[in-house]
Amino acid sequence: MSSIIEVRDLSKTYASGTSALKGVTLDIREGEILALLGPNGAGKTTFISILCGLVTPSGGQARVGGHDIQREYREARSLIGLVPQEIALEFFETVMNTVRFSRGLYGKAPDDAHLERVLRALALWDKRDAKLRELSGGMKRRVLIAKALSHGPRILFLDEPTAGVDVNLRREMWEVVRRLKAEGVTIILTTHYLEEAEEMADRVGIIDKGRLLLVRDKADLMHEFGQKVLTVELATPLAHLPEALASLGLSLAPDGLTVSYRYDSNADRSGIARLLAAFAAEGIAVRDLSTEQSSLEDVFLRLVRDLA
Ligand SMILES: Nc1ncnc2c1ncn2[C@@H]1O[C@H](COP(=O)(O)OP(=O)(O)OP(=O)(O)O)[C@@H](O)[C@H]1O
Repeated sequence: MSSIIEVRDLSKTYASGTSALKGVTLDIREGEILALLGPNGAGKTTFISILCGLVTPSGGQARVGGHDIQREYREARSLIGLVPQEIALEFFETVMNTVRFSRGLYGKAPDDAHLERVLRALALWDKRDAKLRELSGGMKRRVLIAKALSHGPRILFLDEPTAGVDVNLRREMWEVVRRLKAEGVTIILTTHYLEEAEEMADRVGIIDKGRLLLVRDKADLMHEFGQKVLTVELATPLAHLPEALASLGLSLAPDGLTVSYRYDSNADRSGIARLLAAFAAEGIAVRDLSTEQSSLEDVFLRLVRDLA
């Protein structure tokens, strides 16, 4: 897959002296969904804002569709749609006029056929003549996306698209984003919700304190850093773990009935056979077994701890 965005050693120090971005290098592939994860103040919005031409970088280069974001600002910007964090809309305007106006801001000729396609894709066509103040929160968020798509960009940035929204609305947004990807739009989203990255992303980038700690295919990340937990449910409670079991790295829950064992899901030998043999040797009856793969959240917490 070719790169639609190439970022080299990008940095930003604000006038206040805050060093928000410290030499980020990254290639974003055409057609992918890249999720940028990171704690508050990590530099995610700064990164997006530079690529969208809203913040001037202090150092480094970035190209969007082959266009330098500073020297060829217009060409680069015309390929990008940005959905900002905050909902800032003209509440007395209609949906259709709002997206027409956005398209005009990009200096694009009117094209109501394109806007109709966008509004239909976002399930807003029926609401085209409604005033924005009459719309639900979810519809207003979709209007923000429609505005960002009004000029037909190939890349869409979504800054915290589901911050503070309820579960249903979050799922609705995910569906919208998936549909856009199916149409070939490259999507870069920032999020605090690991579940969101786990659900949506092809690749995950982790930013912390202005540095890109890693970028990896989500599946590889889960595979490489993921751990599994085996939970053994006992037939009768134990007051304490026999030494032979404790020395295998097991832990007993306070209820005395569940024992858990954490293991590397990629290791050649999981150690489970040895473990079960040890239970049998101690005469402990096992009632049930279950395993659980660690979530992206577990992986993220481990990485930020280990790499930071
Ligand atoms: N305009 C600005 N002037 C000075 N400092 C800024 C400015 N914008 C952001 N910063 C600082 O730069 C750092 C990175 O902020 P940024 O908003 O990029 O992080 P973020 O990862 O998007 O955080 P959040 O998840 O809270 O949105 C923070 O320390 C922030 O206070």
